[in-house]
Amino acid sequence: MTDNDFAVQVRGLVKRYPGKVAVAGVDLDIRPGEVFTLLGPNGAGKTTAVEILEGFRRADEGEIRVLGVDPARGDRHWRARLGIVAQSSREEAELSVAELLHHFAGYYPSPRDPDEVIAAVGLEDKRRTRTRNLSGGQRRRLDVALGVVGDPDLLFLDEPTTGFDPEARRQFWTLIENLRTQGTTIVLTTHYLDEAEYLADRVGVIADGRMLEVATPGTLGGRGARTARVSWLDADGAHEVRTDEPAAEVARLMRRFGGEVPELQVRRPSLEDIYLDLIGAAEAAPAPLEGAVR
Ligand SMILES: Nc1ncnc2c1ncn2[C@@H]1O[C@H](COP(=O)(O)OP(=O)(O)OP(=O)(O)O)[C@@H](O)[C@H]1O
Repeated sequence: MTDNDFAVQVRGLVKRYPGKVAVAGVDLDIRPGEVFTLLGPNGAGKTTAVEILEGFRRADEGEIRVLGVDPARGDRHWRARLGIVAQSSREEAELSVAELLHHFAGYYPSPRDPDEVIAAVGLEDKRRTRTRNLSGGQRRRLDVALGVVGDPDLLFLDEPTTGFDPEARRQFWTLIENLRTQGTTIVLTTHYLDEAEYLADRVGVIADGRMLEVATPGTLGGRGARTARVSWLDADGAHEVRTDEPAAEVARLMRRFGGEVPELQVRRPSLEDIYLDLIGAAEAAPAPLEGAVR
């Protein structure tokens, strides 16, 4: 495995908990400068996989390189190149937002300007607020600020926008775009498909510890997944057909109805539709044999 071509390289990652295989043999390559989004249902193994990459958990099997280093052996120089926004936020503190950011910036060899970071996450008017008095969404913004203040080469964000209002989410997206422009590699888990569609260069879909597919948001599920869906209503109820020729289908329906077609809709499947199809198909498939991963 070469170290230099990828920010993250994983082969055959397995993690078992008592009675549960949380990650069941995952391969993954993430290029420098890429925004890579991990998608998957609750319990799919995303956080476990990310925490192994961060060096917080040990893999049971597999070869892993993060910025060229095995996370199990990462030293503090390696750690200083990572930015981490974990799922659960840190303890409440008596410090103000500005004090905390300045304090954390001191841990890094070449931090960002803490005041610029506070502005970038939209917490300027909370600079002097003690962090324990922030709302949930404001606290999450602070978590993101703490994750980026060290000016990381590789930033891990585990469900960063949970609890954000729509404006805060947009602001966060702009922050991520700016980081990407500056060359930061970003690994993001999210349950928001619009977020993945907007931000990700590539998405990886994990279910039950397995990587079902890695693709760009525009090609996930293959060509067939993007087939148009034509739906309408008649006396028997709602109908939907999937077709590569939606105009011909609409013409056929118009002839049948002699004009207007009740509740006619033609739509392309969204990333969310395609994702749900992928997950649904994986759930319907027979489970791998017990003991296939040991
Ligand atoms: N410390 C642990 N001990 C035992 N089982 C665990 C532990 N941590 C996670 N698990 C189990 O491993 C599986 C994967 O959990 P993980 O947190 O990685 O999922 P996730 O994809 O991040 O889910 P979510 O979207 O809900 O955050 C789950 O079945 C979970 O219950």
